Amino acid sequence: MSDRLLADWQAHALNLESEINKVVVGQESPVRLITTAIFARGHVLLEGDVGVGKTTLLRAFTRGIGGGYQRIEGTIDLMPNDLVYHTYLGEDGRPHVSPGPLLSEGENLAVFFFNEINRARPQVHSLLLRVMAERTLSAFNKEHQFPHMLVFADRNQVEKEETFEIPSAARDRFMMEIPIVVPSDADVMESLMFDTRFHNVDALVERVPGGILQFDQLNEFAALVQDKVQASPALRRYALNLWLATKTPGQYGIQIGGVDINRLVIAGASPRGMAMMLRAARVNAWLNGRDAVLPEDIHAVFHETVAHRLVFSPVYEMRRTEIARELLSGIVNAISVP
Ligand SMILES: Nc1ncnc2c1ncn2[C@@H]1O[C@H](COP(=O)(O)OP(=O)(O)OP(=O)(O)O)[C@@H](O)[C@H]1O
Repeated sequence: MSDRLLADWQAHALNLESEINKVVVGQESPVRLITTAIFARGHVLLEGDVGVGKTTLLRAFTRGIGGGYQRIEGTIDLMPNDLVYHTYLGEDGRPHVSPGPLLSEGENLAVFFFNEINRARPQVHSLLLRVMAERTLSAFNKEHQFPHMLVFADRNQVEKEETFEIPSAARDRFMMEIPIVVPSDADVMESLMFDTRFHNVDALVERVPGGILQFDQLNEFAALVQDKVQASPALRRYALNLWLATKTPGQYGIQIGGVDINRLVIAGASPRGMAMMLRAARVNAWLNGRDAVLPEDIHAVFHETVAHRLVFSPVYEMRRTEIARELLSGIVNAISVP
């Protein structure tokens, strides 16, 4: 019975991916990773340029899974309450209060997109992190629940002025950080420029058939995937070695040009991080029609689930993206595959 369910949902998930890939072009890898996060029930950091289709991508996913979508812009003067309610003067000349983006969809909130999260102040980050962890919020004398919400937060990495970087403890709560960059294929670039289909986000998103999946069944189904996809003892040892290597890469013979490897890492991946990596790897195995995790499932999500959790010595933080890439591929090459 559960095997049938796993196979049916795999077909739906692959159908969702292919419909999304029709409207957001040249982003197959982020689409696969977001699908993985949705089925692993993990929040996502997006690292991307401006105008690369992040909003389109998230709205298209929400249309495919159903449920509500909300977006908020991070600004320096955003206050935590701006996520919870708006006040305005009504036509009757009296003040009114209406629910803000976190509350307006009620329990149906499926995707909450926080654009440019690092422009918002730490008080706003801490409210969001609490909601992400607890999936509840007290407001208007009531406890509000968000059982189906996934948060997608974009960090603007282009401009650094007047930004508040989210601290490592906060980054650790996100399952993945997914880069979204301009597609490099010339044909895709040309169609993004000339094909008017891509110029109207509302019309584009409408092309995704609604309700391919049911957002309010995802938690239950995700638990089934985690339960059914197995990890062999050899795979477990392999994953453990990868984890140890993130803490002391020097002991595994990893070298990176211009970096004193023994001083690079202040903190390797956390237990929460490695648990999230395994959740994502299990989903990747299921998406590929398997009932056991292979090393290639770990490789498919290793960088995106681990890189944002590593804390480097301050001297190396400026080159963080490049060093993390080299370090993690060095680890994958150094640890022998079972
Ligand atoms: N890969 C893509 N496929 C389809 N449309 C795209 C793609 N990249 C950009 N676009 C189009 O570019 C426009 C901007 O996209 P969108 O608003 O989703 O970007 P964004 O990354 O959210 O931007 P911002 O960072 O400014 O919020 C839209 O009209 C969208 O359809």
